[in-house]
Amino acid sequence: MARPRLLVVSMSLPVTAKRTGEESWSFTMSPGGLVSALLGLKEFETKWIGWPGVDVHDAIGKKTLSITLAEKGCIPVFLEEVCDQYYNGYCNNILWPIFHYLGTPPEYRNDATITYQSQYDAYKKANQIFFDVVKEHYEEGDVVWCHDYHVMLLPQYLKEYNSKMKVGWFLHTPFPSSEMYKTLPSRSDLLRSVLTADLVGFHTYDFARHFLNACMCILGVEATSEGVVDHGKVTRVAVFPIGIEPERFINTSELSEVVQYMKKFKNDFGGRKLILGVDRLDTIKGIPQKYQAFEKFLEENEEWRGKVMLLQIAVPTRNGIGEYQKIKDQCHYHVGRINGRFGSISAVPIIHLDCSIDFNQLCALYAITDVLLVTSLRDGMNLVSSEFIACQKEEKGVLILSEFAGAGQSLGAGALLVNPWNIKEVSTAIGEALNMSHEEKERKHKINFQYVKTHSTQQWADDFMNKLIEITTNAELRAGKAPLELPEHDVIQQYSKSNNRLLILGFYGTLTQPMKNQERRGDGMNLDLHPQLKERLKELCSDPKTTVVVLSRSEKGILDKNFGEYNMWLAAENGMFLRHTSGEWVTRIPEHMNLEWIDGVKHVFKYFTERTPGSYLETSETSLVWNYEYADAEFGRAQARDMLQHLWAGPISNASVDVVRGEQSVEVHAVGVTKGSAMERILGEIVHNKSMTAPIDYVLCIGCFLGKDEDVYTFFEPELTKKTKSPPSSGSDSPKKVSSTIVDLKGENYFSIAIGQTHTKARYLLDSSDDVVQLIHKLCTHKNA
Ligand SMILES: O=P(O)(O)OC[C@H]1O[C@H](O[C@H]2O[C@H](CO)[C@@H](O)[C@H](O)[C@H]2O)[C@H](O)[C@@H](O)[C@@H]1O
Ligand SMILES: O=c1ccn([C@@H]2O[C@H](COP(=O)(O)OP(=O)(O)O)[C@@H](O)[C@H]2O)c(=O)[nH]1
Repeated sequence: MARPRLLVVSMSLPVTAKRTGEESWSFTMSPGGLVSALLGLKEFETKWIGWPGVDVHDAIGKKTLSITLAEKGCIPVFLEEVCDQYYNGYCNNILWPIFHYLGTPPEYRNDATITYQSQYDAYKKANQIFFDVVKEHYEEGDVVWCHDYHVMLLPQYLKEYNSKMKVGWFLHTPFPSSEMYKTLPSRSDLLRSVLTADLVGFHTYDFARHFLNACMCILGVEATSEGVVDHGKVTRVAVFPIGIEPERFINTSELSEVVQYMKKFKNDFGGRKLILGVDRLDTIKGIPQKYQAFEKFLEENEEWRGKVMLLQIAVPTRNGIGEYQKIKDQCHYHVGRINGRFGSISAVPIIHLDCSIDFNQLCALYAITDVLLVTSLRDGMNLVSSEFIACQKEEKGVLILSEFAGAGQSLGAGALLVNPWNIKEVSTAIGEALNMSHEEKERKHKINFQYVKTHSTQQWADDFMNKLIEITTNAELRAGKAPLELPEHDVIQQYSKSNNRLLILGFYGTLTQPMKNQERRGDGMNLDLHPQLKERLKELCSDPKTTVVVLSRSEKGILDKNFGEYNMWLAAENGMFLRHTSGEWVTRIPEHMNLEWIDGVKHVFKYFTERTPGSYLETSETSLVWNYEYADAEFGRAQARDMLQHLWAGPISNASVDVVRGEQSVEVHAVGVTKGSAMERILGEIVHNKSMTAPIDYVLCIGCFLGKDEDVYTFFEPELTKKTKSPPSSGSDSPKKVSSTIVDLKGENYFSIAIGQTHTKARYLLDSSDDVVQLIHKLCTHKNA
């Protein structure tokens, strides 16, 4: 299959431009891992859209720069006057520190001229400018891949413009815990926009989990293992750990020029062991902590003084931000102090360089390094670690890696993991690395080398793109099957023609009155049958050709109260309990289902119910629901957010449960309790009980279900269902073949209907339970027409 063209959008282009004349430009490679990684995308036809690293105000400059960049496959975005408040302000002085757990820097908290709002306005404007450029260059079928925190509003702008655009968003930094993220004033807007993308990617499971949690807590949407579900729309969230282009590093380190550099550097370093640091001079990289740990090491290991050195390449970055100037001063202070303390006339222990270095020299340094020291306080991934491993050949140096770098999860097995805040621990790790046996070094190197070689940037991009294409293609297929207006005439006609009908009806929202018609009761959900249904439902149930099942998450007592007098089947707690109204309840709870979590969850739910006026608790044997639809909406949402934190930290931390965030509810139930999964058992029971001989030749399934319960619609879907279903017989867990065909459904005698959902697996839609009332009336009236 032909690969679509890829439009990569990131704040920075891979090259930074410098004007050398009115119409001429020179370029250097932009710093940082995002650029290094994306340069490895060789297998896609790619156009890269981003800021060229320079302000250009005149038309001639813009034109000549655009032409020159076009030769490199790049399209410039001119940010002009918004650039400072956008890039230095909102992106790097607000989002960056929050995403890396540093909080917002103090000077911006009180500055009257540069406010949070002015910076957010600049952010919105800049995202709009990015959007304009994408719009201008977009061709149908292109995939737009948005990168990083600089363009979080872009997915929404793109989708609003053209909902068919294939849009992915990947975050290169950590996504922080929701406790940190929720301090951001524009937290909801950014999340909502990101959720309009088709696929959202992170480096690690932790970051993805934090994101899902933030969406649940802040937006009140449902999070599943697939992603985020909001009103039936699913945004896929997945983990794609980035890699490097290993061959580029392996091959470069074999070049004769690089081998010459290696010899030269070794000679320059006078036989001392080399500890290397390569970082942008960023507040998150923990360079001052690195120096303090090295100082401690020298302090405590006199025998190593003069025999080991630390070379730190501190690549300049974000010079327009005060915090970055401060960190530079801090580093210089430590270097001066430590060199003064432990240096000699012939050598100093630390060489700190405020510059970037040539790629060949970098590879030569990686190759001769004894210990790579990465002390990031937080880091999305940290590609330097992988680059070092790829270049190591003879020396088999040791990687000391911060546990707060994303790379810790991928390379931890072959590294010494440290907490960079613990100066003593890092100092001890330095000693361990320097004294490590050759065999141990070799063993560790082998593990990591294998990983780095097999997890390339190309693989990373392929994985992301394949997933995005798969998701968007499936969405297109589904769009062809978007739920339709109900063909009422067919529903009634097929009903009257059929001889063995099965009607599966939800309760809440399906057979109860619509919310808008109800009085706010204050004491909980109005779980009463719609008054206009009472007589007609009786009529429907008394028809021998019709079997009616009410399938609800409500508990037995509520179903008994409302439906005890009808001739029908009741499936309580999502099918965990089943009863024909003429008989007793039978439990369908699987024997080994663990329900030990119930009491702990109930305790937390009660606590919040008492403190949230208008909220109430629905308890049953296999699930608990806390509902706040009658509470103050804002407060209810905030309480739900806190409640989830309590639940995850305590009663459900190790339990096999699903947590479902409804629109105004939180439900906890045992894993796998869905209406669809219960259907097979229910069907088995009905068939057995009725001694059914003729196949079911009509199914009408109507519900106002949570996303996870929509599997009930696909259970009967004729295209998915084999003609002969073999439900288990009553009282037995093992499937038993029944001789006759149980269901005989084709497209025309199967009707699945969702109420009030826009994204659903059901075939048809109805607005509210008032429509259900009308429909049931008509079925009764025309049943023999
Ligand atoms: O463009 P700058 O403002 O100079 O910053 C450079 C890049 O820094 C960040 O890089 C991140 O991406 C790496 C690759 O995924 C990852 O390994 C690293 O941990 C991150 O810090 C930033 O996210 C990029 O947008 C910047 O271009
Ligand atoms: O003088 C240099 C030295 C290193 N790097 C590159 O900068 C990237 C740093 O990426 P990393 O993921 O470690 O951190 P980031 O800077 O993206 O936060 C690596 O690819 C390095 O090779 C660079 O651009 N200039």
